Amino acid sequence: MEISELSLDERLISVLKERGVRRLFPPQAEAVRAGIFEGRHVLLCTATASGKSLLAEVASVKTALEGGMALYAVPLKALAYEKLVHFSHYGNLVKVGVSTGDFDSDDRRLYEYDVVVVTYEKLDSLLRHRPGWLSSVKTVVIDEIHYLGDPKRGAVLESIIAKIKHLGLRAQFIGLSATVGNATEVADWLGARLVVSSWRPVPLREGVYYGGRIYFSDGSHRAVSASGDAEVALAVDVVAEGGQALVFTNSRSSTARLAKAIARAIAAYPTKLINVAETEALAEEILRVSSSKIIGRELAEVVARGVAFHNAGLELEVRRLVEDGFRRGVIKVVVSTTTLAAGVNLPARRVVIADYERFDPVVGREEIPVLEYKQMAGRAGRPGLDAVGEAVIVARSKNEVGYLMERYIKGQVENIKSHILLEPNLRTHVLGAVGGGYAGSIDELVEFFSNTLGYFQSKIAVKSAVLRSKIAAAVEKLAEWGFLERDGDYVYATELGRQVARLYLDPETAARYIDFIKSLKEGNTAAYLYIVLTAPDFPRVRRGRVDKRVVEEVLKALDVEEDEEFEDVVKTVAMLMAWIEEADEDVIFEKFEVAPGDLRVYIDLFDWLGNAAAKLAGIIGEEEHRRRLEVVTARVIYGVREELLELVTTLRGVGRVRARTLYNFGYRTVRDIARASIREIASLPGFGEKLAKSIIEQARQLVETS
Ligand SMILES: Nc1ncnc2c1ncn2[C@@H]1O[C@H](COP(=O)(O)OP(=O)(O)OP(=O)(O)O)[C@@H](O)[C@H]1O
Repeated sequence: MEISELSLDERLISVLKERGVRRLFPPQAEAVRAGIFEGRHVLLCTATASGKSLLAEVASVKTALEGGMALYAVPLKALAYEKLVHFSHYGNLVKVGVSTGDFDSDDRRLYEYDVVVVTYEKLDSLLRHRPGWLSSVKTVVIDEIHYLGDPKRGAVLESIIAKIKHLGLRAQFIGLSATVGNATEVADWLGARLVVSSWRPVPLREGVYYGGRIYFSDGSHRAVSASGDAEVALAVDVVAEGGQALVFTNSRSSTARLAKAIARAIAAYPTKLINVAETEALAEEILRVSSSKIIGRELAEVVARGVAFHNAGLELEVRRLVEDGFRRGVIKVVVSTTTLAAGVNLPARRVVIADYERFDPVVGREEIPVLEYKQMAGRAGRPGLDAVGEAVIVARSKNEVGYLMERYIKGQVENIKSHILLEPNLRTHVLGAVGGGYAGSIDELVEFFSNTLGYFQSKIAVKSAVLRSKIAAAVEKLAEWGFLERDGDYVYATELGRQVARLYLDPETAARYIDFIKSLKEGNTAAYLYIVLTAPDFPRVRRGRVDKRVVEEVLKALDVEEDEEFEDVVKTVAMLMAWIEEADEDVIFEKFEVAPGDLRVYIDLFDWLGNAAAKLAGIIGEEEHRRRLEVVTARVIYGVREELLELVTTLRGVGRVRARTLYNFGYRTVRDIARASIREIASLPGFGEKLAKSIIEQARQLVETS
């Protein structure tokens, strides 16, 4: 199907042509026939890089050009910003905004945008606030909708869909999914037309590697000429042929270890495989940007030889440099953890799956699901560069070859299973439904939840009765915590309950926060950190010994049992204490094994949960605790002592390091800076004339308007 045949606005067609899109890919043409441009609900279950996102973008822009609003939901904040970049191709045609944080807001200003990119949680939160502009929404795209099977986030997606159905919005759903076992069931539940296809822009060959050979599923095999460990040989072999490799492994430490081994092999290869001038320039750039010099040096060393590792410990800016370097062909091999398979769009000629098992702290060793294997394998083959993509799993013994072939290459992708009717998900979403005004009685709650996939999948004969009793139990627990009140069959949210729903808190976490705040004898920084960190959302620091001083401080303020959980939380408190006492990122990495990328996760979560705890303190009348929780939260966000808050929160271009320099040189307030000369500030370490000028201008403006 030619682009020009589509009944789309001319301006949209010319943008597509400019982007090099002339004909639709076969699955895209099928989606058009299914009515994706006529406002129909469509579930697209097609291969990686088959053009799902492009189609959903076009449908969103089309809606906008027709005067409606489109919401585009993605699973991660970082992806939301990436999406924004994609939408920038449509230039002046539409106004596109991103909304990912601050759950306690109905974001009225979003009305100004034609397309709003949101995270799942933000979208659910917006639906709880029910801003007036919701009625203008005509298209809702849910990217990576297979997250429906995720134990926690799946329930968020179900709840979003149940709310949209309940509101009776005349909005079209577009679900974009990786291949899943029960796509038909999911499409039936959504009431959507299903487009399933395994078509790929670059054909894929899948195989298992053992003893120097790749055994492909079509019965053919090929010898791998390079030597060394399996992953090293597979990577070097493809680079020597002018291709690139993406190696997936199961732990952060093995990403670095394997990257080093591959870098050594590339350097020792008889012919030159990389452009040293380019790799060294990129290595320098990485070293400059990296806030941990330890990690920066380790990465730069391999990048200089055309190899990189990529994992959640790297900060976003560094990850982007690696991804960009790989796309440009400067980096030949990236070794990544499996957790990044879904988020990173980095195609390579050969994808190597080094481990099909991983370690889970709860269940121990486990095999990765087929879905995850398929997502990694799907990255093989760069459109325009490779004639064929290859996905290779590494077998550790001869016996494994057949097993891996059956289990993964020929295996069925798992079904998506709902988790919304399980505690604590049900409690969270019952409160969300009542607090957001979607249900006011047990009957209405039953009706609301009968729109979920969980209900759709439960056994027909008993389902209503079972659902009712589960809901009643959830309501009872929420009433015990003071978030709901029951009057016969009617259910009301208390003021506190409404706030908990609006703050997007798990009710159990909120109840715990409230208990802690009420029982606080006298607040101190360690105790406030402890309270906020008890939320199960935070990863735990497990490294090192428990800091006695921190324990004393916490126990001075709170009555808590010193069990294993306590120890883990206290270690995490000690890590954040170091951060807000202005310890260097490298010190935090060495002492707690928390890398800059991990630190960012803590900071983002604290921004939400610390502020939420402060608001709860305010609602229950604990003003002093509210104020101090706010201060602690701001300190975590900026990584500073309290005395620097004025500078870091008001001046653009001033982070924790520069603020400390200014302070130590006697510029302690915005007023001090407003009085300074450009020359004085420019001469401080880490400042230049341009920055000094900007800071002084900002400071003067602030003083004038205060
Ligand atoms: N019809 C087309 N003609 C040419 N290029 C296209 C076409 N459709 C999409 N593309 C390009 O192909 C690439 C992959 O498309 P897209 O990201 O939409 O795929 P996807 O199925 O969403 O992939 P993923 O599963 O990784 O999210 C993009 O660079 C996109 O611009």
